[in-house]
Amino acid sequence: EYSDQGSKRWTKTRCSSIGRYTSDMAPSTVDHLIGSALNVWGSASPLTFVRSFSHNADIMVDFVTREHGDSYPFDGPQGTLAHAYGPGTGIGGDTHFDDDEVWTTGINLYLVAAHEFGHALGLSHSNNPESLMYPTYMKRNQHNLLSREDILNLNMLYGRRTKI
Ligand SMILES: CC(C)C[C@H](CC(=O)NO)C(=O)N[C@H]1Cc2cn(c3ccccc23)CCCCCCNC1=O
Ligand SMILES: [Zn+2]
Repeated sequence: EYSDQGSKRWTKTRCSSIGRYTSDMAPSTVDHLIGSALNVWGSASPLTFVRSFSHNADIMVDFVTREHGDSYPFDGPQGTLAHAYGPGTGIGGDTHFDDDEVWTTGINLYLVAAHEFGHALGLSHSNNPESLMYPTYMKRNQHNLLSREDILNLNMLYGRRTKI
């Protein structure tokens, strides 16, 4: 469930599930990259993510092309790479990757997924190119993806990570 206290946010552990995969890389690689991209946000918040295999997980991940059952069809190669829905029931949190992209070292799945999961957690775009939530794909330092702004915005929604 998620708290609907004003800003949309998740209240506790969220589970993610991958439905359709891309043929560009091994499913285990996709699993690893998706898990790592979720942990980018988990490491800076009290949120933890559990892999689920049910079709009603909070964050459903799918690789799809063109018209795929929501009101935002993809546009073929290049152009828009992916999109995600903010916290909520049903399609809330779901994340779609355009499988007309070549998901290997070309368009980096880890970088794009980290951006999309920012939306899935309730963050919107930033006009600061340093921010992971900048709306245009850029090569980034994978070891330090979150800008100060990203962490501040995340902490506004979920509080700080409590030291264990
Ligand atoms: C941030 C990213 C991971 C997710 C965003 C979408 C998004 O915000 N999802 O949450 C994205 O795909 N942005 C486009 C924006 C964009 C750039 N161009 C476009 C040409 C046509 C349509 C869109 C674009 C110019 C040509 C380059 C096309 C390839 C790269 N595409 C982009 O950077
Ligand atoms: Zn975006």
